[in-house]
Amino acid sequence: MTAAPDSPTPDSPDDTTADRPRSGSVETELAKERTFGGAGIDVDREIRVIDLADTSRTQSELDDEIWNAAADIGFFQITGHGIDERAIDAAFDMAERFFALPDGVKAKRRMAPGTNSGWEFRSQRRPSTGTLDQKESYQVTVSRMDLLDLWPTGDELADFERTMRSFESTNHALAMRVLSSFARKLGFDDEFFTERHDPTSPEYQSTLRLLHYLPVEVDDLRRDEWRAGAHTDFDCLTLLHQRPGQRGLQVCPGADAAARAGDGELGWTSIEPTPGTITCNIGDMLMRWSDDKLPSTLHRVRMPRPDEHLGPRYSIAYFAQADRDAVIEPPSGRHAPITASDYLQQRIAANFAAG
Ligand SMILES: O=C(O)CCC(=O)C(=O)O
Ligand SMILES: [Fe+2]
Repeated sequence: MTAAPDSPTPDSPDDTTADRPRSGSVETELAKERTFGGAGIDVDREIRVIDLADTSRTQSELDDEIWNAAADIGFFQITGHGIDERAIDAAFDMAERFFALPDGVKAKRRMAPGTNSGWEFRSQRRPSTGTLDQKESYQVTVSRMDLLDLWPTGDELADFERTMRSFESTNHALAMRVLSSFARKLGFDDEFFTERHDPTSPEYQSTLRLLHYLPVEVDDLRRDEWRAGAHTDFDCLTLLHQRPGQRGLQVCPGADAAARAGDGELGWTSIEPTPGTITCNIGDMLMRWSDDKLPSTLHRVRMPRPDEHLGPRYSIAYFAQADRDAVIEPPSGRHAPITASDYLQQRIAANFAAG
């Protein structure tokens, strides 16, 4: 496995400190992630669907409903979210057109190490599996796009920048609405997370990620490859847009407890792409910030089975990642304080090959 120059060294068998968190480090999350690479078994579980537009509840009832769904499984789905289906379709249409550009054009917007912005092709190696994700992706981090010259020109792809800026901003607004719900339940001000995810700040590092999982041939399907290997997200909250018919997302709630119990394989539950629905999940930053009350749940994208759609799979994720200068400091002191910048750098270093 190729490691980025500043990534933590892999554990050696006699490394007895591997499970102990170092102060201000992400070792707890990494130690967990390295143990979850196996295929596992399929398990049915309810993934709750919450209608944000249902006015029969008070705000505080809605906050409870969101909190309970998140605290149980770490994943839930929302409808009535206010994002126009046409805007979602337009973003997917643009994403497909971006990935169809010649490699030479995409390579001009290549993701530089540690920036989490721009284009990458089969470069993400998950600590859980040690294999490369069978995908390419392009990340829009609005604070860095001009600085790093990452937008395709209008000649290369007309209207791309405008469409993506608008979609990023729509997703940011929705993510802040959901995070405000969590803020109230955690006893923070309504605006606590909104102030720490400020798109006008140079420290903003939330990102919109366009994903293209590569088409496959039946003969190429190998049991030990993944479209996206098992992982937890680094952020506070992820909003995930999927396309009907393009399956593969699976989640494994309570994976660490199941692995500790050591009684057999982990159980994975499929999340079906449903029109009008956005899938939400808690990431590691919010797990820390909530004193581990909200779980950041392990998930992955499996390869299609031989009788399924073998063509490409597209998805779009918005990762609400606290601004670089925000300090993640849970009320109980259970985890040492760490800036969101240090936090993210350590996770990125462990996930991307150097270069
Ligand atoms: O494409 C998907 O359905 C999930 C993507 C994902 O988990 C990620 O990019 O972190
Ligand atoms: Fe993810």
